[in-house]
Amino acid sequence: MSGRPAPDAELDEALALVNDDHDRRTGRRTGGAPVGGGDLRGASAASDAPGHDDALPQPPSGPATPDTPPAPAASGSHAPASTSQTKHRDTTPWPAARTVAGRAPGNSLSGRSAVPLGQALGLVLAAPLVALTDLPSFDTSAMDGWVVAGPGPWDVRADGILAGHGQPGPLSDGEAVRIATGARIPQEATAVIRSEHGLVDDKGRLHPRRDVTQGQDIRPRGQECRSGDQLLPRGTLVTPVVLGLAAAAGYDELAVVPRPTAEVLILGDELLTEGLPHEGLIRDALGPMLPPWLRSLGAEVIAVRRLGDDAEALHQAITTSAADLIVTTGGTASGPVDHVHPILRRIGAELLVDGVAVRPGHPMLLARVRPDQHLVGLPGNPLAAVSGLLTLAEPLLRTLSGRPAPSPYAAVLREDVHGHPHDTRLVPVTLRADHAVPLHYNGPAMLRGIAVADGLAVVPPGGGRRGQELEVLDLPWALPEALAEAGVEAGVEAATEAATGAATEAVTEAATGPSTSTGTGANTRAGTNADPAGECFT
Ligand SMILES: Nc1nc2c(c(=O)[nH]1)N[C@H]1C(S)=C(S)[C@@H](COP(=O)(O)OP(=O)(O)OC[C@H]3O[C@@H](n4cnc5c(N)ncnc54)[C@H](O)[C@@H]3O)O[C@H]1N2
Ligand code: MOO
Repeated sequence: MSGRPAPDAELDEALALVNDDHDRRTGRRTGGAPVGGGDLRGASAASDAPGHDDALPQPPSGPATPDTPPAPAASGSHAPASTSQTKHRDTTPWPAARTVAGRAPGNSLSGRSAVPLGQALGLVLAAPLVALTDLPSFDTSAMDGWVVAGPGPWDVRADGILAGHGQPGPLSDGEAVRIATGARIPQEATAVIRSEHGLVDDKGRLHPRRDVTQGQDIRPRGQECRSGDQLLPRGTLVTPVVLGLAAAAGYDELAVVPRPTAEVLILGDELLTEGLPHEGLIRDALGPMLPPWLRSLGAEVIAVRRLGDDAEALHQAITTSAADLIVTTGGTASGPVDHVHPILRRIGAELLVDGVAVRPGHPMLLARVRPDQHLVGLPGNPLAAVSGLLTLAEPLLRTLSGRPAPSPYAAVLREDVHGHPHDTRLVPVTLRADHAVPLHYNGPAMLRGIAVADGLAVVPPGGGRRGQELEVLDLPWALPEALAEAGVEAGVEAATEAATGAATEAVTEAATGPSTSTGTGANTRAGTNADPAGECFT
């Protein structure tokens, strides 16, 4: 696991760059006083000393790539401690960022709209589901056979009773009549004899083949519920089963929390929507990825706009948007055409989260544009954007759509995973027999690892050890209906099938490498990345 000098110097250098930018943006400088308070801050001050985290798992050796922090020019070239400390004061710890995002919209269960059953799938009940009828709504036969009155043998009547008909005439003691499952039970009936448990003799008399008990195979009216009983509480996710239950209980429409609306603003002059990258232009990876992902998080995507690096267009788009959530991509840092912060300042938006202590994706932000409108600024690097989506957009949309928080789940690491000294890392993992196997190609600009991942492991500052349990964030398509709900087209479904079937092993193998203990062989041979494990964070 070791083999490379402690990366503190490199990280400090990278963090110093971040701090300089952040300070310019916010106009803030602390002048070098240690920043006390939270755990991370305390830890970061201590961990800035070179060599402090010798005990941490280290990235494997390998030449730096654009995704690795730059090597320092000399050991004395560290940024002053003050800037490093400022950085840790300004960013929000990852768990806190999720909490802030989840609380930002307030209580959304108060909003409701009535939608036809067919449109309610995936939404959340805004009111309890109360039975509008008894279930069953009449005494009904549970089996095909005969319905009888009194003790046998019985005289079998010539007629029969089918499901879907009105109340049949009453039976007299000693009478039997053929009955179908779901048909109404006549008055005075005492039991149903299943076809296979009765024998009709040549005189037309029915004899039971086994003991008959009073009321057998009759479902009494109200057995499941009485009209007015609460079947499901407010806040229940409408699954296909809930649709079935609601229909059975008499509903044509359901009161649901309306789907929050989202608008996606793709920033960047360098982005192409088709063809091969050329002359410094690259394909937009987020335009195709975000809308279905947002849908699977419960949003209705009302627009996707490509704005280039045009500040005025961004201003116009934000100030005229009717969406509950605006999602921007790129432009969160402080480059010459990174317009998100300046525009938010200009319109007086309230920055709720301005940078998160998470890798990748630390420049992500959350702003309140209006009391009922929020903006999530996703960094442009694609995996960093995923990190922002799961850290900020997911909890916000969960609250807006009234969905319950998923129960957190943990998996045991099958091998060590590198950590950042101060920040949480989100690392794509695949799950193998309840073990989380970290995937390679997890650099901030890479989607190759997460494309075959089952989830993102939440790696605490300092890293994770083999055998350690880590929280794993689910990817929404772990649930097939979430994909359907997201309006996935046939081609994508086919691709998903391919990735979940036998082919997955091969694909996943390509991302984990043949030997996950060292993980260097496959990638190096493939010549795809100078940093063999893609284990990099900037
Ligand atoms: N001086 C600093 N520079 C950077 C910092 C920093 O803290 N200080 N942070 C780096 C990190 S980390 C990230 S992440 C990015 C965030 O930058 P932006 O949000 O401003 O994003 P851009 O600069 O617009 O793009 C970054 C990168 O991603 C590519 N990109 C953008 N949009 C897309 C898209 N839709 N599909 C595919 N790729 C996209 C873009 O071409 C850039 O290569 O900033 C670092 N810099
Ligand atoms: O968000 Mo950046 O490294 O954190 O890609």
